[in-house]
Amino acid sequence: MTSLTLPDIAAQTSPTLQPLDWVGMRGIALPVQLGGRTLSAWADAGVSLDDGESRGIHMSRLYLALEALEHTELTPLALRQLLAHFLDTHDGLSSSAYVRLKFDCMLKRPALISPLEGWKRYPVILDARIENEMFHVEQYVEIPYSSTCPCSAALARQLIQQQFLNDFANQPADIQAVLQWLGSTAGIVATPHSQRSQAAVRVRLQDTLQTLPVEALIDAVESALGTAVQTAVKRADEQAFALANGQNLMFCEDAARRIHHALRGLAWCSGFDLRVEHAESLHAHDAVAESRWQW
Ligand SMILES: Nc1nc2c(ncn2[C@@H]2O[C@H](COP(=O)(O)OP(=O)(O)OP(=O)(O)O)[C@@H](O)[C@H]2O)c(=O)[nH]1
Repeated sequence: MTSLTLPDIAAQTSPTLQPLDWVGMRGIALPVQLGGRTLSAWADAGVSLDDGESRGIHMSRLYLALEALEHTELTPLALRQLLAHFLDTHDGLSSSAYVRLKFDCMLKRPALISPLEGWKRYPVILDARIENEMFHVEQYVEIPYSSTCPCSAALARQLIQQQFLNDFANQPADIQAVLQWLGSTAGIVATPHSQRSQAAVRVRLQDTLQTLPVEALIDAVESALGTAVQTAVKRADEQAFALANGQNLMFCEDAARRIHHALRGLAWCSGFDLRVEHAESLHAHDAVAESRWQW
């Protein structure tokens, strides 16, 4: 067999002297390790092409470097080492390196009262980059929750008061009669509207962090809101959920402020960009609020 030299187009000189900001691959299937579990991730990997004379980068070198994440726990340090490897294998071509990992974090969550539990799925995106020799890592999570409109609750209470006046106008309001009335449909003649809502939170992590605080971020947001959506639910859990909603009436502005204050209290968070969306049942459109800090 004749031995052939394979043409290497990437090594050719580019006909136009034009550096590029990002060159790489999107949507690479990659198993990653987080919290001792293997997760199915999608990776985007790229570098800058600073040398405008070079035709292309070396895609295979980025692809093969990603293999390191298959067997190592996903940490800020592991991401930093991966990006350093991207740059080492593109010496003279690139000064910036990027990786984005998308995966779902599955957490088993207990019921509010009964001894039951079930899984919740939280979409996560990790963005890490080395630019100007500085390493940055950001963690994005989507968190569903329930929100009950405080205005609607006040309007419903007013209607309940009016109904009470109508029903008890001609009789003394003895405690047994009132108790019975409260347990009837007349006692809740109007109900406030509530909706499934979503918080999308992107935090910049301190780059010295030893572990990725995915669960810690989710816990902080859910605890600030007080109305996380549930998994396995018996009637006792549903009643506790109704109480939690009644005690945490929220406009989208309230939800955004609650999360803002919770994130400000996280020592490992050096900046954030958050967005809440209430998929209104009053309207066919959503109510949305955003807040940022050091972003
Ligand atoms: N740069 C670049 N490569 C591409 C693109 N699409 C496909 N490839 C292919 O990606 C493959 C891997 O590129 P390299 O990493 O440079 O491969 P290689 O030259 O065999 O590897 P090295 O010896 O490490 O440079 C090549 O066969 C390219 O043709 C593209 O849009 N840009």
